[in-house]
Amino acid sequence: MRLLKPRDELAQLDDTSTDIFIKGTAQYYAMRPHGDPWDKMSLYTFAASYSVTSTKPSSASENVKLQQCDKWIKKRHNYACVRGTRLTSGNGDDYFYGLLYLYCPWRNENDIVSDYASAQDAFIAKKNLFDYSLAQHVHFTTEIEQAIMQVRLLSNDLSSIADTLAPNVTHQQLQINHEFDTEELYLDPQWTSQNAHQAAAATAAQSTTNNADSTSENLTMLHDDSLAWNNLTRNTMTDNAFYQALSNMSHDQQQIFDTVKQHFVALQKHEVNPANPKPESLRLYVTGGAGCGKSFLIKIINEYLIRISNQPTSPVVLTAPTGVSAYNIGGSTAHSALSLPVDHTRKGKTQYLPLSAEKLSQLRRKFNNVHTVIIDEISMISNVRLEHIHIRLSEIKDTTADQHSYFGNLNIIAFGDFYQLKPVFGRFIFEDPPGQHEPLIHLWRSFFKPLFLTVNHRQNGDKEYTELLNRVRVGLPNNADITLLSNRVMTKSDIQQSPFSSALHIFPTRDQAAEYNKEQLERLHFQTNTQVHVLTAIDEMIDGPVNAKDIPAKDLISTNTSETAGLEKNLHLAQGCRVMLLRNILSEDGLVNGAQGTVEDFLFENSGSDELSESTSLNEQTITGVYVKFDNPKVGQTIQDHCKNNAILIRPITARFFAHYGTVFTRTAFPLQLSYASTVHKVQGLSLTKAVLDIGDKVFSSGQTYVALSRVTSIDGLALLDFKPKKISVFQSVIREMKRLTDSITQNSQTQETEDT
Ligand SMILES: Nc1ncnc2c1ncn2[C@@H]1O[C@H](COP(=O)(O)OP(=O)(O)OP(=O)(O)O)[C@@H](O)[C@H]1O
Repeated sequence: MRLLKPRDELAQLDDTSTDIFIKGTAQYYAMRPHGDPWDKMSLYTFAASYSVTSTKPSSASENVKLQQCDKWIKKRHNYACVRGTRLTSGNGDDYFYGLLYLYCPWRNENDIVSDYASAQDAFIAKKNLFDYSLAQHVHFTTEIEQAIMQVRLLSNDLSSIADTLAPNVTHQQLQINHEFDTEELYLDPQWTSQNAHQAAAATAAQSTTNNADSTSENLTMLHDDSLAWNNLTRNTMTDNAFYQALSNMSHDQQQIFDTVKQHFVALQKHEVNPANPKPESLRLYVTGGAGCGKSFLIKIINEYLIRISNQPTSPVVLTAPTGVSAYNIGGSTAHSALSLPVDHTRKGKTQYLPLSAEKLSQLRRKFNNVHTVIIDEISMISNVRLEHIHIRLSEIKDTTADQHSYFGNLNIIAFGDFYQLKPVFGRFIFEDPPGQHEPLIHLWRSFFKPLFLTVNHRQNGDKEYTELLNRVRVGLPNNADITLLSNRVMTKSDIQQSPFSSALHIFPTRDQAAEYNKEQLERLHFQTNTQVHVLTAIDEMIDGPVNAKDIPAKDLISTNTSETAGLEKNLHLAQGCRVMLLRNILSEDGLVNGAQGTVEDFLFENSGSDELSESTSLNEQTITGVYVKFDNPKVGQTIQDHCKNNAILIRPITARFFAHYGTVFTRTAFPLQLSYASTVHKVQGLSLTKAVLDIGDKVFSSGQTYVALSRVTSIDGLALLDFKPKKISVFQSVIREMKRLTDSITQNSQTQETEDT
């Protein structure tokens, strides 16, 4: 917008004159003198540092005259604040034009883009001309670098990202430099395994895969509904960590990354020029054996999509079937992210429940910027669950009426390995759904394109063990494999005397894990004489048939924590015992479901009417808080005030759950559980340096032995309490599905070849 000159000035102009506008800063900037520093000065610097005056300055040093005009340039005493319309990458080419206009020196506005097809092309070509004397303005450098990064992320030249992120460091140096601050997790196996161990230990005995996942609309944690959205934040990696991760991708990971990237490049081209075709939504299934870097790739893709989106919230929803696997990728469980119903039928036949109006509008707001849903550990997601995900996303994105739209038109990228665990309830995703749920189209078989990862990263230092695991995965171990594994069996007492005594113990069943946790607590008690406290939950019936009130609560409520929102009725804890957090208390501070630590102390306060437990009283006092020192010192840093020796005070929470005879209860309890042991189902997805496994008679499902064995990074980190070779097995349906997927790739490439010729 430009202002016309006043009427009397216009009247004095020649009839043919075009000099009808009042000159503004931009016009004066175009008339600045030539030479140093003016040639390389941007409009932004000019406007911030200089003013234009009609009075000739008295000092000779300030005597800088504009060209073709009787005005002088005067240096300001203080910088001026430059204001203008703020554009984002969502504004397409205007965004790049705005950056060029403000920060890249020009003489004639028509020249800003003239030689290039678009402002973005001009931006790429001119990036070295940007007025870097502006580096003192923090927002400037950040903004330009973000734009450069964005352009490069969308281009095919990943190596050029190195110049942006670390201009003085060569590619090779970056690869070997392990001293970057916060995000070592992609490079340092030691770090990764320790942290994974912390998460793994989160999975103590009492809970099933549902324990921390009980935040559906039906089974809602009353105190914090926002918890499922811990992934909707930005800045998950530092620039250096991101670049390191990109440059560390193996060839197969790179190819899959490129497939995803090409989609967004095509989309961007379409947005800049609608004549370019709009790519179809992504429906990918990324698969490969345990440890081939599926979760690693998820983190990179997630970060990439966040970086190219330029939106205030993440455009990606990261989900997984269990709390720990979700924690492992920094996401939330599929059913908490989408408010899906919990499977009370325990047969994978739950009916789909539409959302309440309030919940729907809440989820619509949260999904506003979301374009991609990533699901890890898809082998544990049932066919019915996939159908519910499709319906829920359609509901959220309001595409239900469109018969040709699936998953709300969002991109769905599934990661997993069908040779690992199957859904706890229900059938594999590739099997036909039960009759009443049968969709018109088979969601899995019709849409999902397989992409294969083949390079093992978890056991990459132990080739022999990697090959053994490859054979166990497909159910074909040889005699040498059986002998090697049999030699890892140790007695319980030998384990207690060895470095394995502190390693996570992994059992097939919850009862076994619970038993081991109990044993360890008793051991601690006898060795250190620490008192074991019983923290009893408060249960309250909030809904149900009138006559249910006469039935004692203990007859209505299951003792299985998977049916009580993961919370135990009687939690046994002692100073010094190992625990895991069961809820996301403060996600951005690392206080998340799965974080592991040690009980440092208890907080005793005067008991009131809401006392947590009569059995915790100590001189009329009750335990109202548990101080936990988390293994990761970064956990809970922002709430230091509540710390005692760096331990974080954990308070009880209240959760709602369904009980027998149609009753609904709330349970107020500490969101903690003992974590010396875990079940195999809870550790799928994790990497551990050391573990003690029971893969004996209690193994009850195909894939369990493989998942357990593939957690450790080498055979040296493996101790077995029991091993039964006959328990190494594979579902025939998985073999058939893998064949179908592999054949589909071959067929596609044959069709492609025919089309090319
Ligand atoms: N390209 C890579 N460079 C370095 N480390 C990697 C790479 N890819 C994966 N890793 C590391 O290898 C280990 C296993 O990777 P990850 O957990 O992603 O495998 P996964 O395929 O998801 O395994 P699972 O099937 O058991 O869930 C992790 O410690 C991860 O950080």
